Amino acid sequence: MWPLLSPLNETKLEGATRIQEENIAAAKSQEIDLQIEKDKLEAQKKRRPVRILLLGQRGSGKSTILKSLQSRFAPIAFKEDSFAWCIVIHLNLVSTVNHILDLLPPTSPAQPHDGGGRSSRNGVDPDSRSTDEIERLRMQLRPLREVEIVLSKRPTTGKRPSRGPSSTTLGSDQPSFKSADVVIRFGSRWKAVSKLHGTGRRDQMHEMRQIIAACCPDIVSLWENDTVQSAISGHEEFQEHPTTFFLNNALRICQTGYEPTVDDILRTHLATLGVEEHHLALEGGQIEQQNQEWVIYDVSGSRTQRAAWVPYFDNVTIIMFVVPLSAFNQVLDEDIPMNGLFDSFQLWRTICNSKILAGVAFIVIFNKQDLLAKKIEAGIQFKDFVTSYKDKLNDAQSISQYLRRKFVGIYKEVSPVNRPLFSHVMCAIDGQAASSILIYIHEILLRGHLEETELM
Ligand SMILES: Nc1nc2c(ncn2[C@@H]2O[C@H](COP(=O)(O)OP(=O)(O)OP(=O)(O)O)[C@@H](O)[C@H]2O)c(=O)[nH]1
Ligand SMILES: [Mg+2]
Repeated sequence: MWPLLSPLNETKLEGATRIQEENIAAAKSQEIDLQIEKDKLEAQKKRRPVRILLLGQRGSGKSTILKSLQSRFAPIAFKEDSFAWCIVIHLNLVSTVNHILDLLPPTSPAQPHDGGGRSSRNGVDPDSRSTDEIERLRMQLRPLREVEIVLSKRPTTGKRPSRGPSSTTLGSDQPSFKSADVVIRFGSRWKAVSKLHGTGRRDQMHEMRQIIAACCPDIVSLWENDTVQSAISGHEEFQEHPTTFFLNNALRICQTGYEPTVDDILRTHLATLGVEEHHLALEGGQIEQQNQEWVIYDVSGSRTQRAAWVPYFDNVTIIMFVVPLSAFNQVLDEDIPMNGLFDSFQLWRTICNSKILAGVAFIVIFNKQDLLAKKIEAGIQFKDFVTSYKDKLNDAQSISQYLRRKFVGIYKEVSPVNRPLFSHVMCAIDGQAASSILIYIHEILLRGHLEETELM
């Protein structure tokens, strides 16, 4: 019985002491009850991690968004993968250099100068001087062929990935630039494996770093060479290809003691194969982040691999659907001659239509905002590729708004049930981008799937 009855013959002092002890006991008991309740809630949270499925076409930025979330909300675990990312960054750099060399027309052996024709005042033909320089760079950079082979050996198979097919830009008959795609195997846990390979692999990587460092001045010379720049200037895709970032930063990246920054890691290009499961234990100090675990499924966006997504539709809480805003004037980076934006429309329609996904919430991420802005600034007309845009303003903001409306329109047209729907325009390589996504995730979890469609 609580509170206890007071003994009949207790003194005043005894009574006061007893009451004080009872109060302490009651407070203690309350504290224990609260702790039990808190533990229960935490255990519940732990039992039910938030399951997020990242969907979207190839190259839309799914893995980049995943990396951004990892770096923002699990920075300690993310840092532990630095070594593995460093290999990918060097591979991206080296394969781009090798690809540039492949793009350059073959040079014939230098001819003796006869002093006539197109020679300059000092008797040296400028064309032949630049040919000699290209030939010199080709020779000096030859070790990078081997480096590419060694770095691209997959930890699980030891096979070397082949270069992907070229993509083309609509309205241009130029084949666009495409460097080697580094493909990781389904469930390979390649980052962990690359660490486990031990000292042998590390020594080999150290040796590769030495070669890259030795080649650094020539990598820079190649990238700054006028002949090279004019040879690739017709390749529009080359201008926006993320690995050019590594060339622009070659001096820093080629140093033997180089440590990748978050910014560098977000620029890596590593095509996903199959479906990868990532567990993200939130490290943040905020109360809503404590003890929370997210399970994020990152998929390959390639058309041939989309059937592999279906088994993951069961049991997911949130689908993040990624639309690359810059894809409006591109065809898919695959064999199918399809406009990138129209592929996203089609894919979104199928997902919204799916009855298996009746219980999920959607976050539509309109990504690559920076590249859309760049294209518009360069004078490309959106309406030339999306005729329904007609005579609306040709600026990045109006186009993004238009596309948001389009995607919500498709959802409303085909969705069999109402589900929470949020949309967000962003640039995944911006390190802060992940913070805004967290707001939507919390909103969805708080609402517990309200039966109302909303557009934020
Ligand atoms: N400029 C720019 N580049 C981006 C952006 N988002 C992603 N990228 C780059 O685009 C490339 C492809 O991004 P990924 O995240 O690998 O694409 P993905 O959707 O995972 O592609 P798959 O795994 O092949 O399906 C990477 O090199 C990224 O750095 C962005 O907002 N702006
Ligand atoms: Mg990916």
